[in-house]
Amino acid sequence: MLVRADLNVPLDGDEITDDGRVRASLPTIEKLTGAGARVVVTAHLGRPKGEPDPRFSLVPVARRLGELLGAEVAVAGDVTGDSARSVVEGLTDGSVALLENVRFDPRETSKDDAERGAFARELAELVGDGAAFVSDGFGVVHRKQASVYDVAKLLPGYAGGLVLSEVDVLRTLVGDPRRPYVVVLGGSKVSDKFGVIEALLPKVDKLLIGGGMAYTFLAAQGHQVGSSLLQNDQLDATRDLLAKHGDKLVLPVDVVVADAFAADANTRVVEADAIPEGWMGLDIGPRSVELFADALRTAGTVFWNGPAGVFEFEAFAAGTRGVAQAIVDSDAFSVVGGGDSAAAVRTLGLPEDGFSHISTGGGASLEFLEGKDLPGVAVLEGEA
Ligand SMILES: Nc1ncnc2c1ncn2[C@@H]1O[C@H](COP(=O)(O)OP(=O)(O)OP(=O)(O)O)[C@@H](O)[C@H]1O
Ligand SMILES: O=C(O)[C@H](O)COP(=O)(O)O
Repeated sequence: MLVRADLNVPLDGDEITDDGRVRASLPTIEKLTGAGARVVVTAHLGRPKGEPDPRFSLVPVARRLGELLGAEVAVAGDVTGDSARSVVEGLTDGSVALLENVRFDPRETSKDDAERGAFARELAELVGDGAAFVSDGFGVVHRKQASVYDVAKLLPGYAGGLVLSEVDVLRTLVGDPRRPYVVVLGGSKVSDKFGVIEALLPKVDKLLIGGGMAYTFLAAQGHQVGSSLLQNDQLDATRDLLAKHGDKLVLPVDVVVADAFAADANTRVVEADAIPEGWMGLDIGPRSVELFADALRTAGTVFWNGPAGVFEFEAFAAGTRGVAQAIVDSDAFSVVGGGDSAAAVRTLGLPEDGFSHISTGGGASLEFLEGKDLPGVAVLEGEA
């Protein structure tokens, strides 16, 4: 049985700082091993450049998965090579193996259908005739990638319990969300999420923009943003969005700037239109937190993806903590989605039960809310 999981967890060296996605993968794996299946798990970690890179190895994840399952997880040293073949051959009924990071092979994320197809065929051949594919990595179902999409065309493909339950909850936000419907976006995958903003704006009452995303908006308003994250190729599109939907968009009014991307950098709080040359915005400031909290306090529905700042460093965690606390304090139906956003909730010590649902998917949830077909779901034949 081939299982695609999303085990893309935050790491500090080879220490997992939040194992939420590993935990979320357990029920499906345990259901399969309980039924005596030999389970081969595939997953990615980070965005390596299509070749093996020890910084993105899944070895620490295999260790954690084994601890949580209470059973050894054999880990292959490659994705579909000799090591993978021998690890899969060594599996006994009810045991689990994890292949190395699928993104160590450039064909996983190739735009070329034939290349992805060839890689998917190698994955399918590893598990052999008669095996099935269970898609359980909700966080990655928006990616048309070999281990998510193409492999489901070669093996009978089923949605795992995690994918089904995530889709169930998110569906309630697409149908008829209780209003006001407020979406908070942040994080660092700025280029990925611009399209989403455009698609979501007509559906929401307010869109609050923090994190690395904010600086392209501030720049589009004509402000200097120093060395903050900036998506130059989106400036014109962002200007159009501001012109069309300025009434719904809420941007930071102040930011915490730093002279380096480091935990011990020098920091200052400045007005959003006064970021000094050479400094970078790494968090929203206290007045912005208040502004965001005002919108969140009265919301009927909240969806939040992407930390408001670099919360991994305490100096830039206040914005994310403030946004999260405001959501917890509201009476809204609230969903937080994304690897780092969910990790932020836990590592900043917020009560998980203060949110109606913590989703494992960030980009995946956003694309679902946008109303897009998720390739990794659309390609499946049924439920596992
Ligand atoms: N101003 C900023 N500049 C640079 N990085 C930022 C900034 N604000 C937040 N970040 C970083 O964004 C990262 C998370 O972004 P990301 O878009 O991956 O969110 P996510 O919740 O993991 O969603 P997904 O599941 O789609 O990946 C964090 O590691 C955080 O440090
Ligand atoms: O962290 C995520 O959102 C998922 O694991 C997908 O990762 P990706 O954005 O690198 O495809």
